[in-house]
Amino acid sequence: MVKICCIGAGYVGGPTMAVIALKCPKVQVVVVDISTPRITAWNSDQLPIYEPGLDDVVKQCKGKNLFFSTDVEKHVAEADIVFVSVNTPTKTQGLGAGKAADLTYWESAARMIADVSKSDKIVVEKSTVPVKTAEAIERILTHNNKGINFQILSNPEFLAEGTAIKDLFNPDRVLIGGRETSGGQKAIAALRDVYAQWVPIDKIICTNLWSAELSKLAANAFLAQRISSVNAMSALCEATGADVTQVSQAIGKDTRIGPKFLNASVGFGGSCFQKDILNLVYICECHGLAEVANYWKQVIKINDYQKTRFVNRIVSSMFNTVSGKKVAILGFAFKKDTGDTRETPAIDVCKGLIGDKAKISIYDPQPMSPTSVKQVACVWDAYEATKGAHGICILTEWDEFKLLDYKRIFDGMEKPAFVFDGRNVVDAEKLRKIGFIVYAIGKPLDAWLKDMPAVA
Ligand SMILES: NC(=O)c1ccc[n+]([C@@H]2O[C@H](COP(=O)([O-])OP(=O)(O)OC[C@H]3O[C@@H](n4cnc5c(N)ncnc54)[C@H](O)[C@@H]3O)[C@@H](O)[C@H]2O)c1
Ligand SMILES: O=c1ccn([C@@H]2O[C@H](COP(=O)(O)OP(=O)(O)O[C@H]3O[C@H](CO)[C@@H](O)[C@H](O)[C@H]3O)[C@@H](O)[C@H]2O)c(=O)[nH]1
Repeated sequence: MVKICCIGAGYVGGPTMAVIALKCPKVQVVVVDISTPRITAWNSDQLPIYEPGLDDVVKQCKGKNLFFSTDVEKHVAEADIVFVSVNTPTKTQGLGAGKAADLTYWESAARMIADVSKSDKIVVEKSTVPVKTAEAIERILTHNNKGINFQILSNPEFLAEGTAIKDLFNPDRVLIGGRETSGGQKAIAALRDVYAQWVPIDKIICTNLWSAELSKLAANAFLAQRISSVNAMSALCEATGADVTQVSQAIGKDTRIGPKFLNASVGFGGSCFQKDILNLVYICECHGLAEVANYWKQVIKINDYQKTRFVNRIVSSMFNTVSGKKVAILGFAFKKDTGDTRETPAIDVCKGLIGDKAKISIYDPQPMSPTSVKQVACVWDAYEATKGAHGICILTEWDEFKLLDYKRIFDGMEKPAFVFDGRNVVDAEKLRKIGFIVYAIGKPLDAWLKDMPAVA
């Protein structure tokens, strides 16, 4: 029986391995992590991450051919294929701080693999890493040459949170990069056989290592660029009376542009886009490609501009101050159907409002950890969050926000009552009829907001 071990039981390692276990009953899959609470949670009925459909997949295979363990070394030593799916955050200190990927976790995993291995292994880069990382990993793996053959593959993950199971069941493509040697090609074939259990073969793309590594950064850069492009348009829409949803629809009908990923928003968030673009920028700079680096940097600048612009809209609409005013935040996760709040735009919006001395009351359908910030309260109900508030900010596009009783909410708020819709989820006209003053990203402006400063 082929044994797969995945180092890192996070948002990628957990769901990806659960799906491999489900689709490949003849493969034994063990997910290992240094975090005992994470592994304990995977082994309980309360999984450590919220992802639609995940519970069901895990239930079907846990204890059969899917296991979660903190015994990292044992399972790595026994595995034929080792996936490394550890976190690769942005470096916060030292060379490349604020841009380069921090490969500390990756390096320590690679050293451990080298130390405990007694048999040949395929080592798979699942984490998102800078292009050329495989070369460094190869050096680490072979530094204490014990005669073991390690083949490194790059197999970046393209799942999005909130739709991870759907994406894993039916991926647009699976990308496998390897060395162009016979050993490298054999390793590619072995991993292709795993995915081929459920992914049509024409969707499994095999490339060289560097193309696979770079394609992951490129894909995220292109996706984020679309959002910054439509968000840049949203500012112009507000200035001109155009409606960004109509503009998105109109341009998305062009098959060369396509309709997806054109939703204007308060800005993109999540653990990947900003980190991966910064990483790309750093790599470009290291190769002396300043113009290319600046081009991609602009995607992040527009994203920051969009968040600041949103906060400025709120403050300027509410008589240029939110000091002492209660502002309700509906949605804190970086997108719907996830409990993940990493790099969520809501953090920057809240910081901006707190900077102007607002009192914040947050409701998100997913449980939130309590906060120690004095001006911030996390509550369990949208009606509680909005009671006595001067304004409401909708920052995550949770479906339930469309169904709230806004008349009831309006009645419980201070007047004038404002709604700032950062996701275009509510029916602005309906809310205006109730009496709200509504600001919606990229939409024709309420009379109240006209002639007020719009820019960051
Ligand atoms: N989150 C996503 O949607 C997503 C999608 C595609 C790719 N990625 C990439 O995948 C990688 C993992 O992301 P994530 O969101 O799953 O991260 P995560 O933080 O949720 O999980 C990483 C896990 O690795 C563990 N870990 C770190 N060092 C370890 C070690 N030496 N031994 C054992 N365990 C160790 C951590 O304890 C943690 O549980 C990142 O490179 C990320 O960029 C993420
Ligand atoms: O039209 C859109 C689409 C998305 N977003 C925002 O963009 C962010 C990222 O969304 P999404 O890409 O759906 O979620 P992620 O889980 O961050 O997934 C991205 O990042 C992953 C990690 O690398 C990749 O694997 C995925 O392919 C890539 O979509 C979120 O804040 C969204 O609200 C918008 O504002 N407008």
